[in-house]
Amino acid sequence: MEEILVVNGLNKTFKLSKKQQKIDKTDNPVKVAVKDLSFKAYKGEIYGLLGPNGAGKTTTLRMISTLIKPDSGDALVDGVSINDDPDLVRSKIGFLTSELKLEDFFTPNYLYDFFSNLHQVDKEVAQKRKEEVFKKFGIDKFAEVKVGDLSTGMKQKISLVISVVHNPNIIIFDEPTNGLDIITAKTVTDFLVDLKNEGKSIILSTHIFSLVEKLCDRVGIIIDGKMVLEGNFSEITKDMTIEERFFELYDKKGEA
Ligand SMILES: Nc1ncnc2c1ncn2[C@@H]1O[C@H](COP(=O)(O)OP(=O)(O)OP(=O)(O)O)[C@@H](O)[C@H]1O
Repeated sequence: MEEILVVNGLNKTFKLSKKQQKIDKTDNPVKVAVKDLSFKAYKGEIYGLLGPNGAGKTTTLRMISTLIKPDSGDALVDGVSINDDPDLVRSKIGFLTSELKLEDFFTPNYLYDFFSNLHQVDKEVAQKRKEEVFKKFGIDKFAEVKVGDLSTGMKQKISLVISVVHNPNIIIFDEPTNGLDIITAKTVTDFLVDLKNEGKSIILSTHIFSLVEKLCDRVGIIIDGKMVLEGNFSEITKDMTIEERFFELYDKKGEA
């Protein structure tokens, strides 16, 4: 199996403002979000980063995507270090979160072209891809309608196709179905499976057990910024469900 992502001892601590300390009900001026985190994901697989709210999933994915810098540690994305060549890493990955907001004023057509341009995709290639994916997702009928006038489902479809305008080999999804209705959530999971079938590698963060069960080949369980268990889904769930395994680990943390 070929490694597509190798995460090696990532650390990230945030300084908390007085206001944040009050919200978090803590006197501690720093928050360790990710602690010495390592894992590997392989080509053509869906890797699930499973953990509760605040576990450090988003921080981890943002470091891998080069949106924020780690305090220490490194990750190799398709062999390229996030520290040494963040630009090249960015060209290799697509990033999608359910929080991605499209500007209401623009049309799908404009947005697709804008992001293709940003990623320096050849114009003819971009046009051909746009026609294909717009047709596939039924965006073609709304290509010239302002995003603000479209349904939530259609907006999500547009976000999905835009996240992969540059045809990346590795796609990172941060809680992709959070806050979505069941129909739109299915559009997202179908999209994930489609990408996998095309041979793409996917890293997915979630706190939803059924999503991991349905989609993931490998799983990393992350609690309080630390990787507490990692492996093939079938190995991890040999004698219990993923939910049972998670709570077994979570309850142990309480005893520690
Ligand atoms: N910019 C920041 N400044 C201060 N604290 C932060 C910042 N970003 C994240 N944190 C804190 O770091 C911890 C990990 O957050 P993170 O968003 O990575 O967790 P998560 O597993 O993605 O959870 P969620 O699903 O709630 O986003 C949390 O306690 C969070 O409050």
